[in-house]
Amino acid sequence: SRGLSPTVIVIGAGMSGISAAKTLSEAGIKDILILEATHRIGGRIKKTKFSGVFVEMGANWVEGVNGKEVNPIWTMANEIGLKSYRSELRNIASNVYKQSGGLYNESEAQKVVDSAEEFFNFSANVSVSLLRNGVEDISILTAERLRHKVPSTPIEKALEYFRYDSQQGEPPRLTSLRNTAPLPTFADFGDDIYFVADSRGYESVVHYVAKEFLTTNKAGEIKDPRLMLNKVVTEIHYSGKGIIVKSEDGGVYKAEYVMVSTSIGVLQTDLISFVPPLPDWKLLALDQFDLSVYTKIFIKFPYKFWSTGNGTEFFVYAHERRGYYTNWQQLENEYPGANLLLVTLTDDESRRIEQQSDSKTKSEIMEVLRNMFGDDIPEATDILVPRWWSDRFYKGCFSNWPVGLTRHRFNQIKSPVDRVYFTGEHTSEKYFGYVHGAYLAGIDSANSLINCVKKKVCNPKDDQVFQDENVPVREEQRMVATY
Ligand SMILES: Cc1cc2nc3c(=O)[nH]c(=O)nc-3n(C[C@H](O)[C@H](O)[C@H](O)COP(=O)(O)OP(=O)(O)OC[C@H]3O[C@@H](n4cnc5c(N)ncnc54)[C@H](O)[C@@H]3O)c2cc1C
Repeated sequence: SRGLSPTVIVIGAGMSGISAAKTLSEAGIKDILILEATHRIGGRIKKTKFSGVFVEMGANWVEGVNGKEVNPIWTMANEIGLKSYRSELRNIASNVYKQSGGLYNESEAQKVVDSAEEFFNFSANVSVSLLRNGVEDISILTAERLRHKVPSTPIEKALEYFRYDSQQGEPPRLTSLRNTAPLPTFADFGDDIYFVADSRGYESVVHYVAKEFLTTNKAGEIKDPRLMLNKVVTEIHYSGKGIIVKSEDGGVYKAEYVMVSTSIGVLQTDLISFVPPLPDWKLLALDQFDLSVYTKIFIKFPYKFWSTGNGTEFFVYAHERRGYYTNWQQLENEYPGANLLLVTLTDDESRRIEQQSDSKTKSEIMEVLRNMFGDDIPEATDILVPRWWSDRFYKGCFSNWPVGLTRHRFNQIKSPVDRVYFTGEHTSEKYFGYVHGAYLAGIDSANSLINCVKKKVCNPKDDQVFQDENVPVREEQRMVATY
């Protein structure tokens, strides 16, 4: 019966899984079953109600707008009429706070910004020439050393953090220069970024794609037997003959193929057992990519004590401890009268605060704000701390290309293994880490599967060439970071 023995099971209903399923469906492979662990579609694009308004816990910006090509997510956002606001990052020199309070002199801060900009252009040239000359990859930090521009003062560190960690979620010493400078997202789609603030949520772009192939009820909600929510996949059995997928609640589903769209963080854990285990080359590739952690903390106040208006959206706190509540945004434009601030943490700071109480985090934030604005400011009345890293269905936020990971390894991350196909933002070579990366990856992975189903071109040569490499077996006992 339909739904029980589909051609393809898609695991996960985030942007990439939905996009893959839609592509399969449009190619005539309509016998699909989507199994999603949570009670909703959208994955890492997720709105929530906070103090009377809807805010985004996950993806917030459409990144790469107003360039030579049109970002497909921007097209959807416009069709839906999603409310979004262009973010202006260029005035940051007027908004850098000292550790013990007060602003840095603007011309002093501007010198640091200009020097960082000069370094950025230098590093993009180095990156291109590395590629052209077939030289090995280097980190952003190595490029800083080459230029004698390793940040050392609090303001240099803060502005470096604002540029790199706020984009990649990881510090420059970990990030591949070759694969991030220049970033194809901005080179192809334009330098502008638009902050989505709409009560329907950024996730409505995922609904938009889903409604193009799944059936809806009279209220416009998706009601289709091909989408099953609250189905946590725990086992995937695969062989040349087909696929059996098992879920935590005892469900057993058979198919000819499976498309796995969970985050690479999930694939680095043992939530899903593959039977037989994935080959060593695949595990090694999956384990080498990074999933960054990026925490957007929303805080509500009884009234505003910060500046608003042109050029004030972003501000930076330059603490000696790098990444300590560095990146701030005031949301008066997006949420007028709501008195909201957004502060972003990443990496180790994110993991640290995921493991402490929200009231502890709130008191750290109040101390930082008193340093910046003085002792007279009011106490925050509400705080929202998302926990993507601790969540077994995500284990982080967006992928980052670590220094040294070769293109060859990258291809292995997305390569199918027998009848098991892979998609997700981490499989997009150009746009990994972004919503548009997830969307375009879904189309790509579906097209390889379509070639297999329809043209019997399965496991193309590209995917096979590296499979006989001798690589170490994955440690079963994983090292878990403790703080
Ligand atoms: C805090 C944060 C901020 C971000 N900011 C931006 C931004 O501003 N702009 C931007 O472009 N991108 C941003 N991103 C990245 C963007 O959200 C992702 O790249 C994209 O949404 C990933 O889509 P995906 O389909 O690859 O993965 P996911 O959205 O993770 O979808 C995978 C789905 O699989 C499900 N799943 C997991 N395990 C199982 C299982 N065992 N069984 C069944 N289902 C399972 C999950 O619940 C999920 O729904 C951000 C992400 C985060 C978290």
